[in-house]
Amino acid sequence: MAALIEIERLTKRFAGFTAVDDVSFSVERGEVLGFLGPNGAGKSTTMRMLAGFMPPTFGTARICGADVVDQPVAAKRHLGFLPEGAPTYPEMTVTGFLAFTGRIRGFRGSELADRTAHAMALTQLEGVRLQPIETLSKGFKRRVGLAQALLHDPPVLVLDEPTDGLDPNQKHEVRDLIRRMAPEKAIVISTHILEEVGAVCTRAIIIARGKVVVDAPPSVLEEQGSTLDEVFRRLTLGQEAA
Ligand SMILES: Nc1ncnc2c1ncn2[C@@H]1O[C@H](COP(=O)(O)OP(=O)(O)OP(=O)(O)O)[C@@H](O)[C@H]1O
Repeated sequence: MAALIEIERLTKRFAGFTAVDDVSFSVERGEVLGFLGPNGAGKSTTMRMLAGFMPPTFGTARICGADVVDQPVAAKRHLGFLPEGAPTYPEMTVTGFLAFTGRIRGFRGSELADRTAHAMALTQLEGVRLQPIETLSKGFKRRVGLAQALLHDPPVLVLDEPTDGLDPNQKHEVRDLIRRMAPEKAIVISTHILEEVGAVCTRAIIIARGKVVVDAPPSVLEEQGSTLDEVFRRLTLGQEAA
């Protein structure tokens, strides 16, 4: 069976500057791929292209076999995407926003109510359900973003820094949630927290200057006595010097 995520030769140029350079990888069901790299390496740009939110200059991305450019609705049906930053529509309440995204996904009536309640329970948002998103703290805003990504229980999750801004307890909860969902899904998370990779990821890709410099399970990267931190510094500082 084909991988749930297939990226081939994905490239993005901005006015002569290449932010993502010929990136290819695929992710199978059951894999949690940690997407690592220094600031500006091209992680968010890759994730935005994979999620169909930014057209590539070159190359293709497919989600459950659907090309994100040619078959955007089919691709998005199978995708939950947590972008960087806070959810849009800051004036909506948490429950209003989640019901709105659920309706866009085609849910109505009791199914919409059940899915909204379940997404809030998974991300522990019940206590702020009637609060406008703009009045929430950074960590709660991230959790609203995560809740909308999970609402339709998609087989593919693309999560841009899912634990950014969360307190240690919430980081723990979200990592636990990712681990619980992992067997049924293909998940890509970007993170700057290297311990997170060991905690939840079955595989790690490090990119630097838009190029993949390593693609291996964390345990393999940590062989020969190197910590992931040392591997990251060696590979990415080497790239910067080049
Ligand atoms: N819309 C845009 N126009 C021009 N340049 C852009 C645009 N979006 C991103 N870039 C540039 O592309 C490069 C990659 O950015 P990107 O946000 O993908 O990096 P990142 O790896 O996610 O970084 P960080 O870890 O800081 O979030 C950066 O140099 C950034 O300035």
